[in-house]
Amino acid sequence: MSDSRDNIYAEPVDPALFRFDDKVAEVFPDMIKRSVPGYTTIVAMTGLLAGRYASPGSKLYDLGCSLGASTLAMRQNVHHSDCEIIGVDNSQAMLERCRSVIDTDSHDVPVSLHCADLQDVVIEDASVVVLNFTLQFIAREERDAVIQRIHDGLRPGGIMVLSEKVTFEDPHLDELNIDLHHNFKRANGYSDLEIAQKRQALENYLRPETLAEHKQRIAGAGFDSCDVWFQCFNFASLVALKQQ
Ligand SMILES: C[S@@+](CC[C@H](N)C(=O)[O-])C[C@H]1O[C@@H](n2cnc3c(N)ncnc32)[C@H](O)[C@@H]1O
Ligand SMILES: O=C(O)C(=O)C[C@]1(C(=O)O)C=C[C@@H](O)C=C1
Repeated sequence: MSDSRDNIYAEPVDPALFRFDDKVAEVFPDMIKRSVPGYTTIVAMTGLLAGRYASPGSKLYDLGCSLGASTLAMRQNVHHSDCEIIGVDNSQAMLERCRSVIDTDSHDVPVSLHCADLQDVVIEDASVVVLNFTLQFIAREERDAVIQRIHDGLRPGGIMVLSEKVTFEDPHLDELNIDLHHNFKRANGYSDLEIAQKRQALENYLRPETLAEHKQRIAGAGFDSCDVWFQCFNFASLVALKQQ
């Protein structure tokens, strides 16, 4: 996997909209590790959750798979070789690199990669569906339908893992967590200019919601149980269960 350093916003740039293009794909492992507190833990625990919930002969989906970090974590932890892991991403730049990452991994479980909008992908006979930092980029009015299709495509006993940047109803807590996130980025070597320019570029693309909004949508889709299993500042991961 590429370990190029993310310098995309180091110099003044046009406040262009953030895109998962070639430039971002090139530096993505460094960018996401230095930008998302808890990312490494979330990916590793996604693998453990997948290992626990994968049922024989089922499908596991990684929606918005980028370079395949969560796909690989699942593959390393699933021990039914008749399962299939399906990675989906609508960025050609990401998916091409993801393919070469998966090709160099020698675990057994078959992986198929699809360059597609996750909203067009049929979800069926699934035991695990992962959305790690992806739903936040889908238009809000389309999120209910995405979560509903995931619920309906899961086998009873299956799980969804949903990791997101979140916002807080309480304005003081919102400000505090945004500030702490920026401190985290600064501690990881990003300058104030990089932080400000990236924030502006993400403004109308990454639209976070509160944990209450996520939980309400998940319950509304019919999931029986749901809660946060990890949170650091304004980044959280939820697990949702569909009962047997
Ligand atoms: C922050 S990255 C996800 C990181 C990845 N899940 C991981 O754990 O390393 C978000 C990804 O979602 C993809 N994406 C955004 N909207 C999408 C959509 N509608 N359909 C499929 N992929 C999408 C982007 O191309 C990008 O690669
Ligand atoms: O919120 C930010 O500042 C981020 O950089 C977060 C985030 C994300 O959550 O996906 C945004 C874009 C990149 O994919 C990496 C990280």
